[in-house]
Amino acid sequence: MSDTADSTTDTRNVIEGEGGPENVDEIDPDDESDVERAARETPPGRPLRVKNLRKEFGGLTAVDDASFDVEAGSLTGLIGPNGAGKSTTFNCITGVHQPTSGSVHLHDEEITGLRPYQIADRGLVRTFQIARELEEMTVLENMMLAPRAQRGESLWRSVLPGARGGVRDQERELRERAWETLEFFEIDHLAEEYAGNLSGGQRKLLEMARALLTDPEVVLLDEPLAGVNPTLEEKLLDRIHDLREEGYTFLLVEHDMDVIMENCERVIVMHRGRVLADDAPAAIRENEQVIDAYLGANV
Ligand SMILES: Nc1ncnc2c1ncn2[C@@H]1O[C@H](COP(=O)(O)OP(=O)(O)OP(=O)(O)O)[C@@H](O)[C@H]1O
Repeated sequence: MSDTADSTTDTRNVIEGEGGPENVDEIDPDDESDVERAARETPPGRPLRVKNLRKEFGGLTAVDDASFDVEAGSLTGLIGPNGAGKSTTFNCITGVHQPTSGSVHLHDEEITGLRPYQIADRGLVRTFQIARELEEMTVLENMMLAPRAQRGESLWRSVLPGARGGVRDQERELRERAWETLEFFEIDHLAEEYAGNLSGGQRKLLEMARALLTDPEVVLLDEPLAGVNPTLEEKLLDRIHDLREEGYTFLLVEHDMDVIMENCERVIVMHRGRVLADDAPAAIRENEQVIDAYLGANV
């Protein structure tokens, strides 16, 4: 987990008085500067905020004034019929597309218009399908390629005199973390296997392991369960819940409605580029506009 998320919990405990006596004692109520400082450092609890997002492709408006936010440590679903604008929204959030207008914030920082690697450096990533070129590399090699910022740094360091040891250390650390992450997703036994030989479900696990290797705070999952058999599906969902309990935040696009309704505490529904509803699963199930949107669409 990132340092940010760790400090999130600590600071929130201080503010709400839920932390240990040590934390509470740290604030002197008569000392306004202490209280103010704690309040300023307290994240709003919603690390990702999308505001009035719009994306046009020529004459087509794929995302139309969409606004929503995602709560820290949550698993939030983003659903909608085919062509509703979910993937385009993901692409705008992660810097793959430049939005036509609107903004995306990660905590207090506006990340609209940044490149995907810059956004990943700040702690927000999405899963990417394993590209064809990467299929000819082993699972472990795929993992070693994942954290771009660290690799860039190690390349830079390698040109500095006397820095060779540092590079080796960094590479060893990266390799260890790669192994740990593969173990966490229970695909470490496939480390030397070519990615192209993995089953659909194993690929999904690798995609997620790659994303997690960058130590993100917010993870966008685009149909992580597509083509995954029920056993692996359960494993993947368990892993997501484990990570969530550690404070990771997930936004999930998934076509399987049962998965969304059973696993997400909140569901955002898009239709024709707009946010049609944003509510708890039970309320979404009953929402007539949502029912109409799905009935009238080829889901
Ligand atoms: N690069 C692009 N160029 C032109 N039109 C695009 C592009 N990407 C998406 N679109 C269009 O934008 C609209 C929204 O597409 P998007 O892929 O975001 O929907 P989606 O909700 O993810 O759909 P699905 O569930 O089918 O994946 C669609 O009409 C689609 O054809």
